[in-house]
Amino acid sequence: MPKVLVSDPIDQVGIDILSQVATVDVKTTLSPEELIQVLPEYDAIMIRSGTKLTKEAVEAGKNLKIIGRAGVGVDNVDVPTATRMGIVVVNSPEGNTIAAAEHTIAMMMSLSRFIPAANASLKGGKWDRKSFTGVEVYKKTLGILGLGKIGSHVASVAKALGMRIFAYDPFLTTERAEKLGVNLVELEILLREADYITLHLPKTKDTHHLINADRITIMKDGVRIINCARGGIIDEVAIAEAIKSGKVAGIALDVFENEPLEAESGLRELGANVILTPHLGASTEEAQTNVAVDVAEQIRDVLLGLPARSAVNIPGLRPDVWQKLKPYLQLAEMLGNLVGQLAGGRVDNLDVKLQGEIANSESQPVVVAALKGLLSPALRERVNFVNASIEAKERGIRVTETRDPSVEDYSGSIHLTAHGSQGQQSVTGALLGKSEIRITSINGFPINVAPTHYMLLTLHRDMPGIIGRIGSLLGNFNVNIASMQVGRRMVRGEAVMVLNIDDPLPSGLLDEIVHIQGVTDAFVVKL
Ligand SMILES: NC(=O)c1ccc[n+]([C@@H]2O[C@H](COP(=O)([O-])OP(=O)(O)OC[C@H]3O[C@@H](n4cnc5c(N)ncnc54)[C@H](O)[C@@H]3O)[C@@H](O)[C@H]2O)c1
Ligand SMILES: O=C(O)[C@H](O)COP(=O)(O)O
Repeated sequence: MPKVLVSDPIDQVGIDILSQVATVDVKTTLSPEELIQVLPEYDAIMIRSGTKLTKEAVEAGKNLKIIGRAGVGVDNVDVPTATRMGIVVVNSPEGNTIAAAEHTIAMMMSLSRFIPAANASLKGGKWDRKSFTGVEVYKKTLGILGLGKIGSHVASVAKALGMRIFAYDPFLTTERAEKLGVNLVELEILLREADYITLHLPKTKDTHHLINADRITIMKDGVRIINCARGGIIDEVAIAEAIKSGKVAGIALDVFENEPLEAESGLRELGANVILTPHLGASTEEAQTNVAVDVAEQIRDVLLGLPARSAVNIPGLRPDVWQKLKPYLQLAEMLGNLVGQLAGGRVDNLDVKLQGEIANSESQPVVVAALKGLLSPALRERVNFVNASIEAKERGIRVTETRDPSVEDYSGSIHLTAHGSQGQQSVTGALLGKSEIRITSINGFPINVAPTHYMLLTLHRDMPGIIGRIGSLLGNFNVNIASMQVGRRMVRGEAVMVLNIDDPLPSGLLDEIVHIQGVTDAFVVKL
C-alpha cells in the first residue's frame, strides 16, 4: 500500500477517500525539521496553508508522486522543485471560493459597523453606543483587485448590496467584466475612486507589496481595505502607519506576511478599526468538505495511475482530455522512445507533426508524451508528464510542432523527426481502430508493425538472401522471431526490416548483423 501523509487538519471525508488506496498518517504538529525527516517515507502528502513545502522539504520527498493542496493557493509549495522532480501538484481551485468571498463580505460589513469591537465592548460589561457609529456600503464604490473566482463572487454580492464596482485585473477581458456588471479600470483610477478596496489576487513577485505607502497616498482619505487573499500583497508596516495617521479608516486582514502572525506584531495593537482573523477565509464546513474531497480524490487517482483533474504543473492534461487522447498519448510516447533509441546520441531538435484527427486536438499533452518517451531511455522512471518538458528544455532539446488536419492512410497519425549528434531519424505511427498502436513508417519506409518489447531494425539493400542470412544468425543465437516486416520504396533499393523478437539480443550479435553484406545499419530497440 502506498503511504500518504496528511500534515494539516483535513476533513475526515478526505482521509476516508485516501484510506481506500493508501495507509494514511495524520501528523499535524510536525516541525519543519521533522517534516523533512519523515517525508522520504511517503508517496503523497496532503496539506493546507500551514505546511511549508520549501525546496528542501520537496527534495526530501524522494518518493512523492503527488502533493495535494486542499485549497487554492500553492504559494506554500516550491512548485518548480516539485515539477523538476516529476511530482504532480494539485489543488482545489473552486472548493473554497464561496467561503472566501463570504468571509470578505463579512469583513467589509464588520469594518463598516465595528461589529467585533462592539461585541467585545458589550461582553466587557459596557453599553457604549456612541463609539460604534458606522457607515453604509450602499452606493459606495468597491474596488476589487483580481476579478477571478473569489473576486467575481464578491462583485455580485456587493452589487446586490447596492455598491458600484470597479475592478483591476490586467488578465481579464472587458467582455467578462461587462458580463459581471463591473467597470474594469486601471489600478490608479481604482485606488483614487474606491471607498473600499478588497484584494483577490495571487501572491507573486509582481503582487508583492502591491499596496504600499506610495499607492496608499493615492487612495481616498477614509478608504477601508480588506485582504482575504495573501499576506505580503499589502505592506503591513505601511498600512499600520496609514491607520495611525487616519488616512485609512479601517483594515480587515485574514492573511499575513508571516503566519501565524507574530505575538509581538504591531497590527495586534491597533484599534477598533482594525479587524484581524487567523486565515479563516476557507474555514467553513462546506468548503472544508469540498476541498478535502476534491484533493483526496485526485491523490487517490494519481496513486492508481490516473490523471489528476486540477494539476497546477501539468498544463492541459485534464481527465477528459486524457481519456480522449489516451491512445494517442501512448502512441506518441512509444514513438518518442523509438526515435530516441534510433537517434542514439544527443537530440537537439524534435519535430512533431500531428496529422488527421489528432491535428485538431489539444497538442501539448501529445508533445509532452513524445518528450517523455524520448527521454525515458536515459532517465527511466525519473521522467514523467510533469517534468518531461523541463527535462527536455534543460537538455537544450527544441521542439517544433506542425499540424496537418488532412487525412492520409489513417484517421490520425503522429510523425516524429529527431535531429541530433548522429544525424536525423524519423518515425511515424498511427492507431488501428480506436486504440491499437502501429509503427507505420521508419525514415520514410512504409511498414505496419505492432510494437513489442524487443525489436531489431535493419537498414539494408533489398536483395535476395539477405533476410534469410539475418534470420539464420538470430536462430544460431537462439533468438526467436515473433514477426517480421520489410518496407521498401523501390525493388532492390534501400529497405528497412523490423523484427519483433521474443528475447533480448545477445551481446555481440548486433555487430555480426551489421557486418552482413548489404546491411547498412542495425538497431536493437527495447520499448
Ligand atoms: N483567505 C483564504 O482563506 C483564502 C481562501 C481561498 C483563496 N484565497 C486566495 O485568494 C486569492 C484569489 O483566489 P481565486 O480563487 O479567486 O483565484 P483566481 O485565480 O480565480 O483569481 C485571481 C485573479 O487575480 C488576477 N491577477 C493575477 N495577477 C494580478 C495582478 N498582478 N493584478 C491584478 N490582478 C491579478 C488573475 O487574472 C485572476 O483573475 C488567491 O491568492 C488565493 O490563494 C484565500
Ligand atoms: O488558498 C487557500 O485555499 C486559502 O488560503 C485557504 O487556506 P487554508 O486551507 O489553510 O485554510
